[in-house]
Amino acid sequence: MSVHSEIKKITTETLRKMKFDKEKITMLTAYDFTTAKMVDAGGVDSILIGDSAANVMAGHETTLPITLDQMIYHTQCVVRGVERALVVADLPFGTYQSNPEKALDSAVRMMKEGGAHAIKIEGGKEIEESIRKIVNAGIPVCGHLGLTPQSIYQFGTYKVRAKEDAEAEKLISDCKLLEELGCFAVVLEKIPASLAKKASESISIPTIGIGAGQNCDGQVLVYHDMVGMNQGFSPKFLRRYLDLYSEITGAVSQYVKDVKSFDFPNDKESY
Ligand SMILES: Nc1nc(=O)c2c([nH]1)NC[C@@H]1CN(c3ccc(C(=O)N[C@@H](CCC(=O)O)C(=O)O)cc3)CN21
Ligand SMILES: CC(C)C(=O)C(=O)O
Ligand SMILES: [Mg+2]
Repeated sequence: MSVHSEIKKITTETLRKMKFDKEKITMLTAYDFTTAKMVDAGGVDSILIGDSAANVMAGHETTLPITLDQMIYHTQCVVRGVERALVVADLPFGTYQSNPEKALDSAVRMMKEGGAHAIKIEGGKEIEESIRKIVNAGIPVCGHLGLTPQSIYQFGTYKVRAKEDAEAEKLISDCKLLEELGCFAVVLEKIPASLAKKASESISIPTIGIGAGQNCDGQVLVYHDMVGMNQGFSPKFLRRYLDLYSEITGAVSQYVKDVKSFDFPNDKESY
């Protein structure tokens, strides 16, 4: 059961209104049914099936290797656990950049087979036609600008983006373009807080920040990072709410001890 006695489903229109009302938007990732249920019950407004599943679920170095079929599978699992939140799914690398027809096919598969409520894609001007095509098909699109991890081999590092004027100006014009194209929101990843503030004030669709400061209209984090399961990952922007890595390894080692010492199972735990 959700914490909300009467469940009102969040839509892209709800998010738009939240920006208007200056109510912050919250988003977390989930890649599976059980996690999605807990994240939804905790009351987030939106759940993202991030292509960070490539890192967190599959152990890859980058987000590039994950396939559309794998993202669809994660999305199907998440959708079954969600009652309230808006479910947004990343289109993975290589499934929308090449041409608008392919982009639409990928987005349609994500909606039809995955059951997502919306899709997210990385980039601005470069993928204008793909965004137009997907939006025109009636599919809600979330943009993603700044540190776009699918371009990591072009960037070379995960450092803050758009510190230089040229990149900052392009980011603002891309934000305006995404709004014009009909995107319902835009994720801003690892950019200066002052630039994210300017971007948020330049457009009427919500900005959702990760490493982009206070003044975005919402915030997003990777669930595994914020519950402290991802021990090696400590960027400055991350706030850890739990230390689940220690909790879980502690529980596992206690279980090992209990079995080895003939403590588990005891009579009450046997038939
Ligand atoms: N688990 C996880 N969490 C994320 O937030 C995340 C992913 N995976 N995968 C996809 C992208 C990649 N993102 C990243 C990846 C690396 C850094 C990072 O290492 N930052 C460090 C070092 C940057 C550097 O100076 O090279 C930092 O201190 O911020 C930040 C965000 C955010 N996304
Ligand atoms: C970090 C968020 C915004 C993302 O794109 C992902 O988890 O893949
Ligand atoms: Mg992503």
